[in-house]
Amino acid sequence: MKRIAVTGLTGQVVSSLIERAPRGVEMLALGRPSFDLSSRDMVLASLRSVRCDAIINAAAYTQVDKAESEPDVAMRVNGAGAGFVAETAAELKVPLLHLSTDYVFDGTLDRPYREDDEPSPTGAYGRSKLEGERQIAARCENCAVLRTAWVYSPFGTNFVKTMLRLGETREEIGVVADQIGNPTSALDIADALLAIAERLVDDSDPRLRGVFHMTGQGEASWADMADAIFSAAETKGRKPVRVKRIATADYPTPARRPANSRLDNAKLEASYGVALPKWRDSVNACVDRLIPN
Ligand SMILES: NC(=O)C1=CN([C@@H]2O[C@H](COP(=O)(O)OP(=O)(O)OC[C@H]3O[C@@H](n4cnc5c(N)ncnc54)[C@H](OP(=O)(O)O)[C@@H]3O)[C@@H](O)[C@H]2O)C=CC1
Ligand SMILES: Cc1cn([C@H]2C[C@H](O)[C@@H](COP(=O)(O)OP(=O)(O)O[C@H]3O[C@@H](C)C(=O)[C@@H](O)[C@H]3O)O2)c(=O)[nH]c1=O
Ligand SMILES: [Mg+2]
Repeated sequence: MKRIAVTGLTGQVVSSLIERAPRGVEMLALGRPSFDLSSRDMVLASLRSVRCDAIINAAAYTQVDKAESEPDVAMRVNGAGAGFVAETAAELKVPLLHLSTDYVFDGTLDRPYREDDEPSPTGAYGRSKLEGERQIAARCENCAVLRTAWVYSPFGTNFVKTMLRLGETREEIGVVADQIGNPTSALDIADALLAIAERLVDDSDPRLRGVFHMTGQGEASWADMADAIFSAAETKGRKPVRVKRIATADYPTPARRPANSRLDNAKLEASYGVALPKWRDSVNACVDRLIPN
């Protein structure tokens, strides 16, 4: 495997892939304005023109609350756009790795979700991502859909960076404690995607294709995650910040989010032997990078 085409230029996962690609593996990042997922012509033309051994679709409309007021835009990018990428991957006969989300689930189950549990998104973002999964399943057999969750990194915007920014001016921050999930480092995702891509290129086993859950190990509420961020920040000399554990009802947002969106990663581990690091270790590493010594 020498060349991977990846959609998106500035995203957390794209930036992480560019950082983690080993010597000898070239990442060809495609993004706006010359590559827009909502244009079938652009997607087909751009992907046809780069010679690659695999495609990673890491671009997406990711603004969960904003999607409620422009669901058509989200659907065009995450639904139809994913379909265009899948169509091209099938034509070029290269494997496609696609990222999806825990927000395809409604969160009413009382255990971590498995790949064959019924999706039932609670918001426009989740619906658009589920449509992307369906577009891909209909167009491309040589595909792995990796559902991940609660992604953070030194890049772009994410919960870790938001907490560190708010913590600079506040002594206490209210954070919801009744939504649980799996915080996942984009750098860990990048390492896993590179390993998965290599396998897909080398091995035609159908058991490596389909939907897989891929998140950091261990579970947390957003409040637990905030606590971990501020503890790590304290070891870097930041003043302490108290996390007030609040209920979802006390933090109203346009989008409804699942109360339990934990994902069971057993299938990924059994099929690929891939397991991501424990979420706390990776949060510590991210905070360590974000706060200069
Ligand atoms: N962030 C998270 O918490 C989670 C993310 N995921 C999924 O993982 C994947 C990667 O997410 P992440 O790296 O965090 O995303 P980011 O929000 O960090 O980046 C999104 C990227 O998509 C690009 N993009 C948006 N719209 C278009 C478009 N119409 N055409 C081309 N590019 C576009 C953006 O480009 P531009 O710079 O031009 O805006 C940006 O580079 C996505 O599929 C997402 O749904 C899954 C679970 C959790
Ligand atoms: C900033 C802030 C957020 N919150 C809450 C709101 C929300 O329930 C939770 C997380 O807020 P965010 O807006 O950062 O996260 P959100 O945009 O919901 O993150 C999601 O993004 C998409 C792309 C995904 O695919 C999901 O896996 C998930 O990562 O924390 C607080 O309670 N206090 C705060 O000060
Ligand atoms: Mg958000």
